[in-house]
Amino acid sequence: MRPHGTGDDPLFGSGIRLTDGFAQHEGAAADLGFWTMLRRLPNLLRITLGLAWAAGRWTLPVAVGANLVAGAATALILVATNSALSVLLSAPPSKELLVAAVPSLVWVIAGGVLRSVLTSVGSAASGRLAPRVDRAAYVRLLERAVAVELAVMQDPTFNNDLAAARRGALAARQVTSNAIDLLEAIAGLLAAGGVLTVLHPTLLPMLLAVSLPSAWGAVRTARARFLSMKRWVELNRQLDMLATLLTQPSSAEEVRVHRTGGFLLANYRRLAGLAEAEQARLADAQARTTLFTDGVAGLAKVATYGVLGLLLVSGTVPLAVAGTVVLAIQTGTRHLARLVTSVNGLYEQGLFVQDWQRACERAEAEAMPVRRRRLNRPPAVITVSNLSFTYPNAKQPALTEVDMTLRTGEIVAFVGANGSGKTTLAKLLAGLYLPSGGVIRWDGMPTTEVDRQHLFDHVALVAQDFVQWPFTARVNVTIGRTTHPPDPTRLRHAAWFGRADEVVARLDHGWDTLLAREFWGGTALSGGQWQRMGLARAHYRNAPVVIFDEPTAALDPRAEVEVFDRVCGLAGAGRAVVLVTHRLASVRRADRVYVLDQGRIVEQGTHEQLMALDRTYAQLFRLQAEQHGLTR
Ligand SMILES: Nc1ncnc2c1ncn2[C@@H]1O[C@H](COP(=O)(O)OP(=O)(O)OP(=O)(O)O)[C@@H](O)[C@H]1O
Repeated sequence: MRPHGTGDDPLFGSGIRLTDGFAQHEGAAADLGFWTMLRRLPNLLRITLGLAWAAGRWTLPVAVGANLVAGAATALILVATNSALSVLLSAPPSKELLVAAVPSLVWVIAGGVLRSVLTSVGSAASGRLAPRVDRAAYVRLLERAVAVELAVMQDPTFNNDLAAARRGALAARQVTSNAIDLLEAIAGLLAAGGVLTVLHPTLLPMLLAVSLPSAWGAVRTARARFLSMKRWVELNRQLDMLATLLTQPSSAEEVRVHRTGGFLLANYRRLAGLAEAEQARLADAQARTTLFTDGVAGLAKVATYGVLGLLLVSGTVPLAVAGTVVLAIQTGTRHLARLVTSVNGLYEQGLFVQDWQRACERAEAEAMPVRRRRLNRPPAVITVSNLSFTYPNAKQPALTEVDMTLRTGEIVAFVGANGSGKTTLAKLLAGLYLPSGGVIRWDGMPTTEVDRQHLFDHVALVAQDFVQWPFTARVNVTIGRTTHPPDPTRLRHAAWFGRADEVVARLDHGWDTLLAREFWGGTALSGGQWQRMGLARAHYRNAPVVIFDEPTAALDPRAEVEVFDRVCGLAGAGRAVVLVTHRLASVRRADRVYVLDQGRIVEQGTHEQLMALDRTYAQLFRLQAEQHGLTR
């Protein structure tokens, strides 16, 4: 991404960034050229027709075949028309003349019927194919996106790429139908051009002269539109985000009570104004191009009919032939216009499909690598040695020289000020990020060498911002382990663990209640109720390493005490438990407490050892104890 900040934006800080997707790729400028695109056309067609074949099998050959034969029917109509006109204009009108022309007229009608039927078959097949290609392209993108490294998912350039690729996935269907249209246009054009060449070759270049200016204009406009869309992709994402914030239920309360709506709307209008100015600029440019190309095409048309008139007057071309020539020129220009539109569509939509392809390729390149090494049993010990980690694009490391150990049957707690690195360390333990320096070993095996999917299989995580899935209560818990069919016994235990059973008992439809207020029949849960569902989900996952990041922040005191008891019970049941929390009262039972400060471990030991040390932990503990009226 190349920022061309248009100055600091009052809402988005560093300014509305115009992005230039091409700057990331080699041969950036050349990518946009029409001829470059034309050269790439075979590859592009291979990709999209490959998608179409995979998505629709026989639908594609049917669509292509129908259009090709329709082209042949056009030639038949022209030849038969010429033959009918030759008969009809060979002498003064008479009944005999009409009878003599009947066979040719029958061919004209038969050709017309054939063409109509085939065109309908072709368009039905294309109509069927389009949504399948859509799905195939979109699913391919999503498949790759879910496997991408978490760090890359948070990269703004990748997010821009994904936004462009979603547009590109939709363009794949256009490319497919443009390709089929192109075939039909070529077939029709060959028919008209062939007939015209046979009748009078001078008229063939004229046919091209009438259509080429609009071809040039269409390509020019498409290119400008595409460039603009690419450069303003981030602005469009920001506009979408503002619209979502204004309309989604989760921000509706603050939007009202803080009267944020007006503020957001004003900013939406301001940013939409920028987008509109860009649209107006594009529309003006397009109008100028169209005016110019229409003028040139008009002159070419005048010249064409002028030449035809001269040929007619000079007797070079008989009247019957002139009639067919007019028909052939009309058919030819219609097909040429269609050819131009489809090539232009292929060019414009092809640029978007390239985005889709590039994003798929980038997602594939940035995917979590598949490793051979697997964990054949739950880890007995996880060791972290000299670990450092810096988030992509961050200047300061989030973790520096961290050493720690986690064993099965142990509870390890991370405490420390906001931003000290607790969550980051927990995520590295879970394998969500890989170390920038140092190593994390599971039973001696570095996490960088273990297959990540396999590693995730051994981890359950209750993140601070765990997902509130807009699905039923049952799915919200069983989604913790989707590789097996839902297990009612396990669900019951999990609900007990997180005290979600009490929540579900009060729902209208029990486990089948939809937990999304914005859908019909859906209901809303309180923050604490959601937290219970999240805890139940982690328990349902039944993993040997369980990470709780602020698991009880929203729970009432009684639920909090009970849940902590159950969390401690997990360690007793042979699991390794990581607890990230600010509730120091609840870490007293931890086997080891690690105190973090600015990404470093500054103290470690049991509660008693740290109290005896009388440093940060002891001070924080006493502070909280005073607050809560605890004495020890
Ligand atoms: N996705 C991210 N990208 C860039 N920086 C991040 C990201 N997540 C966290 N950070 C930064 O890393 C540092 C450590 O954050 P972390 O979330 O680990 O702190 P924490 O100790 O868990 O804080 P809290 O108690 O507030 O939850 C902070 O400076 C934070 O700004």
